[in-house]
Amino acid sequence: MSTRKPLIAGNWKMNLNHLEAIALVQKLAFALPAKYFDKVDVTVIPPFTDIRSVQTVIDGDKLLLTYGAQDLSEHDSGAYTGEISGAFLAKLGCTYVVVGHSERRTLHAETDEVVLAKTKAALRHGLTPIVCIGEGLEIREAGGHVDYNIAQLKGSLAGLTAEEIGKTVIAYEPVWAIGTGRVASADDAQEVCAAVRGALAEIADADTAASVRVLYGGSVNAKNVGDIVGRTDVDGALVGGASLKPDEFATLSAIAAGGPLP
Ligand SMILES: O=C[C@H](O)COP(=O)(O)O
Repeated sequence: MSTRKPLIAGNWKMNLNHLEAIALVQKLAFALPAKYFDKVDVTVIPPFTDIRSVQTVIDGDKLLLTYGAQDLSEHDSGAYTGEISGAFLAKLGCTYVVVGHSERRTLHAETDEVVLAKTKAALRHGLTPIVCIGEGLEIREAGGHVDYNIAQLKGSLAGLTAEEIGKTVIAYEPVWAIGTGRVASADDAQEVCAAVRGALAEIADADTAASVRVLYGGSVNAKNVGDIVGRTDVDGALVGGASLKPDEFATLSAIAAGGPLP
């Protein structure tokens, strides 16, 4: 376990309407009492249309959960039909915003340049970008995964100051482990997360590298999270499928907090 406070982020992807979102947050709050939040930060990342409802429950019940968004526009306002500004997300009280998720890189052709522009937009509005990187199976099998991830990291943070990099979270999500049930081993996660930290020291500085949280994502569940977040350079998890099950998400958050089970 690292000295950085772990972060468990539940990316709901395109699941749950706003009524289902309210129910999930209420169940999660019941399953994960306040005492855990000293040792772990837990955030939910719903679809845009759920955020106001999630905010209402969290604020109304004074929950310690935070929430965020799955994407944002690189622009602040204007003629960008269908896009969502970071200013709007900040106004809604979002803490985090995911940028460069592999599903956006693949399905929406987001390049490192786009991811960088979105990271800058998040920072402009006081949001914490969760910057995602990750290799596909062919790259992993060819042994090029570390170089690939570091190139993606450097491209996605190019030109940012050390102070700006210090305000990010990095998520390593091997594409072959996302939604497949094929989780990377704790060694695999540690190898890339450690390399990410080394690269952060190079492009920012040692103090920044030591403070930035580097998450693992890809088929994380209550059974495997302990091993993964127990590694030195893995500071939490970006969780997809298991974040839709409030009891399991509460359990894995409690495990990341160091226990006991709720
Ligand atoms: O953002 C979350 C990741 O894509 C992981 O999804 P998963 O836990 O369903 O594999």
